[in-house]
Amino acid sequence: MRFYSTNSPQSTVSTKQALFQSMPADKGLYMPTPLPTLGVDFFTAIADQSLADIGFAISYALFGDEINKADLEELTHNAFPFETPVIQLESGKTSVLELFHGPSLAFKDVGARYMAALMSYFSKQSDKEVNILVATSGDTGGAVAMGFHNVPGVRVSILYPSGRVSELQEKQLTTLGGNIQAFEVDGTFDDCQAIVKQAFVDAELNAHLSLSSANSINIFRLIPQGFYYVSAYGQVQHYGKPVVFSTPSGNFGNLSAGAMVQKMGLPVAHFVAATNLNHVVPSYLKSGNYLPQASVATISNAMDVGSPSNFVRLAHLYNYDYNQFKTNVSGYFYDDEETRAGMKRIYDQYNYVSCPHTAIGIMGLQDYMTDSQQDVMGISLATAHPSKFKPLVEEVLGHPVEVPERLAELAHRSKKSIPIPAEYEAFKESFLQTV
Ligand SMILES: N[C@@H](CCOP(=O)(O)O)C(=O)O
Repeated sequence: MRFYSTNSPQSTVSTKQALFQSMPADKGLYMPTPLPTLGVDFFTAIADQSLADIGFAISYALFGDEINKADLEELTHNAFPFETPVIQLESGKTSVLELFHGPSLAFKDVGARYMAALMSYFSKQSDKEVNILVATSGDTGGAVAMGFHNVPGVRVSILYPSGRVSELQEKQLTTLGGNIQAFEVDGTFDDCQAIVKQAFVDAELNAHLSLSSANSINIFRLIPQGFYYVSAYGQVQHYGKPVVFSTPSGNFGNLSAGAMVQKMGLPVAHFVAATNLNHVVPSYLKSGNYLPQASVATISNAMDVGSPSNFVRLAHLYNYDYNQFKTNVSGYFYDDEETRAGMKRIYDQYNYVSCPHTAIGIMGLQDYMTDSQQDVMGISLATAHPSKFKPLVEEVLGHPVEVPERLAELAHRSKKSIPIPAEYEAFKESFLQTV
């Protein structure tokens, strides 16, 4: 398997280079080549296996010639000691794919843990420390902190927008210590992401440091996210209906992961891109004009992204063809008032407690079903455990939300962060003092 940059498809790099370099110097994003067509039969045969077995089968098809089979099997199983169950809200019609059963209680655990396992595998062949830089609007930071905590030879720096992540999300990324440090940026997620991207093309930094990303700009964060679409398909294939996924979207990595497995042969009938007031992709789907904006703060903060990194990957997968994009993806977005009303309605209708992002996914799915009038099996991705947004969920539903022990114990820990303005040079100076 080789990887090309979306900005220069003619030159390619190896798996190891794409994993560690994360972002090409030409500021494009890596894509696999050739993206194998594994076919419907391959996916239907593996889809009812465990997440780890699905992950191994796909990984082996992609990298079987580069990583020893037993090592690949071991690292995949170590990465996924949990499952991603589909829960039926309305049998055979509307369901949720719960992606929050990993350590940080968010879907990002899947990508972060697989990446950590792969990096540990390849790092054994080198003695240079890897510096991982991550920008987060809420969930990536916690998952990466937990996935890479105490991984030898790896140091993680997380940049997050001050005051724009939930209290428990902030605790997840600021309290572990050891090889994990947090930069609290006086700005938005887009500022954090821009700083990280600038660091990857800063010749001075890259001359003596080995920098990597654990954001979805790194293709190895996305490849494993495809595994749970396959698992979800396996859990509903007995209904014999076309499958539609609704994906709550911020940086659009999750949707790109789904589109990649669809292209490899997973029979997905359609995707719904569901988001909040940061609606640049739903607006593109309506008008054909892609116009990134400054991000707006909302109660579904993990989706507060005004310039989604992965739009270019989606455009690439759909051959830069607006009609192809629209045939495969419908967009819906909701403001905070609609999101609160949706969380309450979903609870009243299905007795299901959802975080604001998950509620937006379910609302997008319901609206798509009403608009399209198709008889499909709808699966909405439940991206985070509702207790990560405890005060909001309790206020909306009017009753207490139970917090899993592994999250509750974080509440007593003290936050440790390095405050910085939203300027690249300020970050660079501070960061260099820590390496
Ligand atoms: N929604 C994300 C923002 C970063 O997205 P990523 O998929 O590129 O890591 C978050 O929760 O941090």
